[in-house]
Amino acid sequence: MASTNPLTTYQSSFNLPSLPTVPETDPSACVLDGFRIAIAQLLSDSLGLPIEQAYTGVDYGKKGEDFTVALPRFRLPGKVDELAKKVVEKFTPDEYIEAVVHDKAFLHFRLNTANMIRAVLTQVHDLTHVVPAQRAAESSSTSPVEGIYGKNTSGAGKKVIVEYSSPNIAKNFHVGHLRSTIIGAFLANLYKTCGWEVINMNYLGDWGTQFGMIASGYEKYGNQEALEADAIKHLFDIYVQVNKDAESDPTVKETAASWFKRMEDGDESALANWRIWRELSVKKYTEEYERLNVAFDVYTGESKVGKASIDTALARLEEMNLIEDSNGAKLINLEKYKLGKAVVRKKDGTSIYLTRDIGGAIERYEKYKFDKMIYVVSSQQDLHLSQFFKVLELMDYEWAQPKKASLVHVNYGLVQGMSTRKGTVVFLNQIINEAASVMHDQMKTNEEKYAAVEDPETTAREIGITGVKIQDMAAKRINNYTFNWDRMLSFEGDTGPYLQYAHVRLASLERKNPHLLPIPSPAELDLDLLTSPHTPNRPGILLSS
Ligand SMILES: NC(=[NH2+])NCCC[C@H](N)C(=O)O
Repeated sequence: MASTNPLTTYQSSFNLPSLPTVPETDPSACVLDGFRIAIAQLLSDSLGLPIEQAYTGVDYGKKGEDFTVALPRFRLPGKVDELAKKVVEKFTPDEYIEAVVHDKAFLHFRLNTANMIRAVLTQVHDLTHVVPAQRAAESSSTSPVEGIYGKNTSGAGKKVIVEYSSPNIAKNFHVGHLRSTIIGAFLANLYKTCGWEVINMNYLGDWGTQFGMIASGYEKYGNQEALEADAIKHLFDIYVQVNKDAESDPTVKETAASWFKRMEDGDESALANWRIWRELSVKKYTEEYERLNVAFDVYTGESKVGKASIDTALARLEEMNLIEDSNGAKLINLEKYKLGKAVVRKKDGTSIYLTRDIGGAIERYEKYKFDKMIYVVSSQQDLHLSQFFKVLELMDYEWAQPKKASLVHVNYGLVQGMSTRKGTVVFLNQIINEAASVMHDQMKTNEEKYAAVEDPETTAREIGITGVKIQDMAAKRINNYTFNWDRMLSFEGDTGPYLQYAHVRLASLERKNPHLLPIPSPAELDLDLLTSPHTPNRPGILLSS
């Protein structure tokens, strides 16, 4: 596709007519960008729209349509039917678009499929083989140059922090944290592939009154051995136990509060145990994340937010007259912005979640000078995130102004119904183990195939985890969805096992057909075979599978 492109500076060897340039698009890295531009150009010519505006109106189509345009969104004068007529009359089939169909307020576009297939295959081939080979030849180093298909450099020189997962030590790891982990890791990968420098950050709930509770409970129920064996579980058990005690004994909460106060004041004797708990929990988490193929660059947490930056932030808010006193506690009034009033400091002087987030964001900016920071947190915390973004904005930080769009909350709906056969899910490893065992049972139902699997445990775990991830991603991010273990077992439709199955099949085709590899350039392939009806064992294709 002939168009100057800012990202890959690559010229496809399969040329389609040249197109106007549209900002933020790159046909040389994404073939469909080019087809969308071709549609936009038609709209622009027939309706007199600027090409950029026309482009934003070209959406992916549903139910067999390649692209769809909803005409009313352009807010043009005149009836929709007349507008549609203008477009249809101007249209002649070309190398990009084969047909346009008018249906009420919509125009549906069908692409020239043969050209689209050839353009995609050429791009895959060029960016995987040709371009890397050219680059290797140009460079003085002997190390191989990686393929660049599916990658781009739009984020070069930019830095993004993706904060995700962020469970609370000593409390349960709920499915919301799992969703954050899945979405966050996905985003981090995506940004990386687009050339951004990515910092994977886990902001642990490692501070707060619950640690006062555990500290007091630990004296009674703590056990070194159990702690070392599984810190996450042991601390959780203690937390549950002290909370029970607190129901009948009011002094428990008081003792806990004074413990936490000592921790906040930096009393080393109150902090010693907490340090060990945190370290052992992080170690355990790291292992579990590894099973999900997730790794964090930074384990920070609420405890790491400096007292000084919290104090400075509060002082600044006072100066700006945003703070109100309420029985000794400090409130920030955001009613003007329909965000209510929020406590920023408790009566006893201890900080809280919101204040730590405010201080934390300021520290992160100072340390990393990020271009973007994404918080992947459940929609249950929408208000919290809006409040703290608003406070940062009011504090006049350049980087926190909405027009900069550098602070982003990626929220998501609740997951319902994810329990294991033994009961409710409390820990991440329960989810992983359940996924593995559900899959393992399924695999065993076919004795012959099961016997052929080299390492059934690992295989079951890998497929099981993919099953969980894909089911999570199949649901619309913002909607609540009900998790269903059975759906995960299906090898049909958009499921994790299907994805793994497809990959295994392709890998096997590759393995068994070395004589066909590397696949020749698409110019040498008979691509008509892809659009003709399926004919099994068609002579001429020597594929063993
Ligand atoms: N910066 C943040 N507030 N991140 C989200 C933290 C989530 C929190 N630990 C929770 O489990 O609810």
